[in-house]
Amino acid sequence: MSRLVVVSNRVAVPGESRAGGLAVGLEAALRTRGGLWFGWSGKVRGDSGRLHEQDEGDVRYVTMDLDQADHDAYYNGFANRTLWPLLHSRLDLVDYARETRAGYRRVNALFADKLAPLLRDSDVLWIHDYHLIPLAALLRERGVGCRIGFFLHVPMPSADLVSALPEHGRLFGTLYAYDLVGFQTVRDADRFRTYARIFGGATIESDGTVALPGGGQVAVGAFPIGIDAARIAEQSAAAVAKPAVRALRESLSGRQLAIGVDRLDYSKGMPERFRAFGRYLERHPAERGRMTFLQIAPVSRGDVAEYQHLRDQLEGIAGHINGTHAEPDWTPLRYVNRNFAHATLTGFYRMASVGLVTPLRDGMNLVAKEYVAAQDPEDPGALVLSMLAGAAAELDAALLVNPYDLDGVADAIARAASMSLSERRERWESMMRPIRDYDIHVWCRRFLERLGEVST
Ligand SMILES: O=P(O)(O)OC[C@H]1O[C@H](O[C@H]2O[C@H](CO)[C@@H](O)[C@H](O)[C@H]2O)[C@H](O)[C@@H](O)[C@@H]1O
Ligand SMILES: O=c1ccn([C@@H]2O[C@H](COP(=O)(O)OP(=O)(O)O)[C@@H](O)[C@H]2O)c(=O)[nH]1
Repeated sequence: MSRLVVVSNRVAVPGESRAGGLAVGLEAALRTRGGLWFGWSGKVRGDSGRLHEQDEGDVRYVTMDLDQADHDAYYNGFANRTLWPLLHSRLDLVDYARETRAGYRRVNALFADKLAPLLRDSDVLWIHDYHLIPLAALLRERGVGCRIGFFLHVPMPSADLVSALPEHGRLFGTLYAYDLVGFQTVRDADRFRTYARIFGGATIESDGTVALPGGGQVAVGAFPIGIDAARIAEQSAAAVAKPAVRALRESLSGRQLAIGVDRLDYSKGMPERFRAFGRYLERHPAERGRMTFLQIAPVSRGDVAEYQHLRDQLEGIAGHINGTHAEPDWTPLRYVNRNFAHATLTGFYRMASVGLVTPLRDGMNLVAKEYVAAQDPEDPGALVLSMLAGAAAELDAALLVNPYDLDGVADAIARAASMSLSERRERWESMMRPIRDYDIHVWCRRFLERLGEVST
């Protein structure tokens, strides 16, 4: 079997447990298959390009430091202030500067310079996400000849939206350097084909391959990322004994728990969710005092202005909801800006009779799948899920909501809280089918099999 080389900005180096679905997913995939994982060290220090190596089991981690200027331009700048809002359909938040774009290109070139000498022609190279779109083209320029696949973890928006990015073709056109480009959903893959047709002059073959006017071709497919469902079920059953999980249960004094778990990111729709919870308390006064909503929201991309603004905003809304609705012995909304270990989270999920996953736009959203997989099969909770999350394509047995419709979300919370056991079981079984059948290992295998099949 060829060696697998995975490249992503975020690397889950042993001992690091920062929130984020990409790292959680790739960690599970690499643990099984082994290989090399290359990416940013997570450290901003010294000169860019200093490498660190570490082995754990069959995985070799090679990570690279970035200096402050590169980190600001590449990660805080073009990746997270230009591409992230663009790809999440937030044109109002896109901040475009030629300088950060040049920094993004410079860091991608540095990734290519450092990675190319580590590669063999027999390797299979799998590059991840919007931070590294031009990397294959840059590696090809450096003579790398192995198969290269790309997976976009975030949504692929419409061609019209992408075209708002100045010189979008110079960036998105580098996707044609890959042998296979994968997306979270069929609709994302279709939007990429449409983009390639309109702006790349491509034709689309019957199997969905993008055929370029110059004769090249790119295989395109939907590969919805999954979770390690079996492990999460095991962890959640065992987690009841964890002190943090027991403490949470005791603190509820018999009340129902609703849970939200999200990086502190505007794509996750937390202001709307908090307001919808407030609306639930207003529209369903008989329910007051019966449910506590716990929102876990570890700080993410904290150097970026829009994220700082969101934090201020959420503190205001949370204070308002509690100020309006709390009783001396009941705080309706608990808002916690801490990162929790994955295993502890599974215990929290299992305790919650309602899971609230209401992003305004999300590539997949692994929390939705984790919440379902962590439930007690005999007495599962109910999931309220945004129809604008990639996960909704598979989890259509959740209570699907439009996150902008606050009354709709409020009523869905009430419905989830009082759902009969038989309906909860039925919905849970339906949601577990794709979660079990397309788990993280299947995701990895399907992508790599397809990459192995494409003619290069
Ligand atoms: O690395 P960070 O800047 O701390 O951000 C964390 C990750 O956020 C995004 O995750 C996406 O990937 C998930 C798994 O496929 C998916 O479920 C979710 O919908 C996406 O938002 C980002 O795309 C990753 O690159 C980040 O590492
Ligand atoms: O305190 C936390 C909060 C979140 N997560 C994990 O971070 C991931 C978030 O992935 P998701 O796809 O939902 O969204 P992303 O953050 O990647 O946009 C999930 O595996 C969560 O279990 C975690 O380990 N600790």
